[in-house]
Amino acid sequence: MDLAYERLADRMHVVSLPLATRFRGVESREVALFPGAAGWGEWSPFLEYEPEEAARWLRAALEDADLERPALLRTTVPVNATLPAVAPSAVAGVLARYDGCRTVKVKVAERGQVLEDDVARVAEVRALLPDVRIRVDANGGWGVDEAETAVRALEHFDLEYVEQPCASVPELAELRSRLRRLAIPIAADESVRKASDPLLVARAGAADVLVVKAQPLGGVRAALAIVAEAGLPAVVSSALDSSVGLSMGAALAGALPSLPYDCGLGTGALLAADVTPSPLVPVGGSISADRVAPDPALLAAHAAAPERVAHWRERLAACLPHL
Ligand SMILES: O=C(O)CCC(=O)c1ccccc1C(=O)O
Ligand SMILES: [Mg+2]
Repeated sequence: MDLAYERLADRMHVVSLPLATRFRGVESREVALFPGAAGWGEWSPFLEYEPEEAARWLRAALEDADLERPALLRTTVPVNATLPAVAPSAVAGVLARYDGCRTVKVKVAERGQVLEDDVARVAEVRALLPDVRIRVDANGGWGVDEAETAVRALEHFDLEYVEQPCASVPELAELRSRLRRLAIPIAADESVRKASDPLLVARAGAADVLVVKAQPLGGVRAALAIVAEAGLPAVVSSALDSSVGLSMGAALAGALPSLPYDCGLGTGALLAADVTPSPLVPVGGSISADRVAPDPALLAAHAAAPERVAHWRERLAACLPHL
């Protein structure tokens, strides 16, 4: 892999993609794309991430651009609809963007909202789609007692699992033992992708399911190894990527020996623009696991402003020593 700064900076295309729905507090998504010997790779750590963390995302992008992907065991990947923490009146409009998804992931525990907001949002999904699977994602926003209260309030909507209800591994372990009687599984996300040891949560018996993302874990190969070693069922998810990054996630999902859950790779539907004229959005509830190449005209149309490109170049320079 060529890690010389100048050559990498010259290869890098930074685009800013508008979102159709506000998500994670932002209205657009900046991503950097690299062409390589095997295809295109996406580097899109969130803007607030420090170099050490963002460097793992860079390794994933360069590996995906420069190396052939592992063999696919499936050519399409079933995905969930992802519902941001919107008001009940906006739920139908967001869900209409996802074609044929049989699972909906509902964001809960949003800062500035209360449990009644979550209950109302989940109730609206259940009312609109009586037969879908519903999972919720709190992004670590609850304490153990709060999480137990919330899960008990949401339980009768029939939850597939609750993702990262609490921030820490000991809290997850405590909640898991309290929820065992309710038989609602716990999925770990941040406890995998932001942990110094992604296997700790599995070893601690603190989760039933692992959410794995190719970029934060340092690439498709690294993520496959983590899942193999953890010995837990895995759900591949996106970080609100462009279609190039989503296809890296689909490559991971396509190579996993077992894929018992729908994957969080339907988020292309939350973008109002993408880098390809045929975006990787769910069709009949699935996305393709093939590679995606950006369209030069769309790269140009959505090119980030010069000062933003300068920022990403500085970021690149700051991350290289951590590779
Ligand atoms: O898993 C999904 O359904 C979509 C991806 C998603 O929710 C997400 C997207 C960006 C940042 C964090 C998260 C998350 O899972 O917490
Ligand atoms: Mg999550």
